[in-house]
Amino acid sequence: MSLIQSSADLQFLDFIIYPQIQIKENSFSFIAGKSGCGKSTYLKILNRTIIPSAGTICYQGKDIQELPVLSYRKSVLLVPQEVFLFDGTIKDNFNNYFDARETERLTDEEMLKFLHICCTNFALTTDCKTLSGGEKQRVFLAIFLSCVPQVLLLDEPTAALDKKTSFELLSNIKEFCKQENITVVCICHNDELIQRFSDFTIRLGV
Ligand SMILES: Nc1ncnc2c1ncn2[C@@H]1O[C@H](COP(=O)(O)OP(=O)(O)OP(=O)(O)O)[C@@H](O)[C@H]1O
Repeated sequence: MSLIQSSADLQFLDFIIYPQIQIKENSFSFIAGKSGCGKSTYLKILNRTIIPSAGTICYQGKDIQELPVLSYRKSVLLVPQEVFLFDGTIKDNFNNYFDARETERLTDEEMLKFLHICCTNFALTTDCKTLSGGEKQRVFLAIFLSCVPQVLLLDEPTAALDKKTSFELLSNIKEFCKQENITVVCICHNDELIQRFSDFTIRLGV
């Protein structure tokens, strides 16, 4: 069954015209295409950060413009390439995000489980300022995954990773998301990873 159906054009970005796209519920879909073709922009459209100049995005059969924006954004989470972490430790960040969502904080053990799924085995007391860009993205991913959204939009989560860690990360995320019925849409430039993990592949700009 289709969870998301989209048709979108973007006039203000050199008129990007996206094809009609359907995202199946509980699937792990990849978005591929050459640099600059509009992949990140498409995830921002799905997350309602950008409103298309024409077309509609339907989520569970309803136009997303008509859904309450805050609850929609709680269900459809975007992990961008440039993530935001608060000043403080990894644990502070889990707590801050859970407080912002007004949900009960996780135990230390639960936080460590999600860090492990995301191939970041740092202590919870690690100061986020000391993390590299790729490490910050995986900590952010661990926090967002731990929110157990309905849809997780991932913008190049493996960009900063070596081959072995990329496979491990996508394998762990796919296993967890299948268990929890989370639909994933992931941007990736690596065909080997796409072949290994994709249920569906959407190629933009071809
Ligand atoms: N806020 C903006 N204002 C103007 N142009 C933008 C803006 N955001 C993106 N663009 C342009 O829109 C096009 C699509 O950008 P987007 O980031 O979606 O591409 P991408 O396919 O994700 O690229 P990459 O693979 O390099 O990350 C690019 O030409 C980019 O320069």
